[in-house]
Amino acid sequence: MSANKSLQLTLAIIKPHVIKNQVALTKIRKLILDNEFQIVRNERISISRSSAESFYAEHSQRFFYTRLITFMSSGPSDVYILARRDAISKWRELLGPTKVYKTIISHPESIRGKFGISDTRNAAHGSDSQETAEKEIKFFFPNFDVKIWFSNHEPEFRAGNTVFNEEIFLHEIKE
Ligand SMILES: Nc1ncnc2c1ncn2[C@@H]1O[C@H](COP(=O)(O)OP(=O)(O)OP(=O)(O)O)[C@@H](O)[C@H]1O
Repeated sequence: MSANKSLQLTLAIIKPHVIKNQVALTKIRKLILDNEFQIVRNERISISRSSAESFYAEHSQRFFYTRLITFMSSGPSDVYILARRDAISKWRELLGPTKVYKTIISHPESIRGKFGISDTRNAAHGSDSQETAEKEIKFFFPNFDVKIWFSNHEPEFRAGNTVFNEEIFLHEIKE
């Protein structure tokens, strides 16, 4: 793989049941770092019912919709913008398949395999395409400009000219 290949951004959500479990959250954060993701933005937010409804609007006719909205607005979530080469597919690979009851058997080492507790409470979210990632980043970080990040900051992140701030779980460009 070319060292010059551009990084990609993805939007990750660590869902409410994980935030209530410090041990699980710490292990997931370690997996993020061990898999060479850099954390570009990091916010802990309580997603409102109406935000959850619009974020998951495409599922509004599905049988699990009400339970999904109730869960996603049940407490704080961590929302991260992650950078890496092939961030979207790598993060989804690390997550494992959506449905936890099967994933526990088929992908026991994945995040959902290890930390999911039901098909709804499946531990974490990841954008499924570049277009979705941009929309989702805008949804949670309206002041973050993807174009500006790519022109001004991506080269620094790609070159590893960043320092990891453990206290706030964030990579920052070296002064
Ligand atoms: N069959 C199901 N039963 C219960 N909840 C489900 C089911 N399918 C999906 N969900 C919930 O809805 C969310 C969105 O489902 P989607 O099909 O978009 O999966 P995904 O893209 O893997 O998940 P996410 O969007 O959270 O990354 C899932 O993450 C899960 O919380």
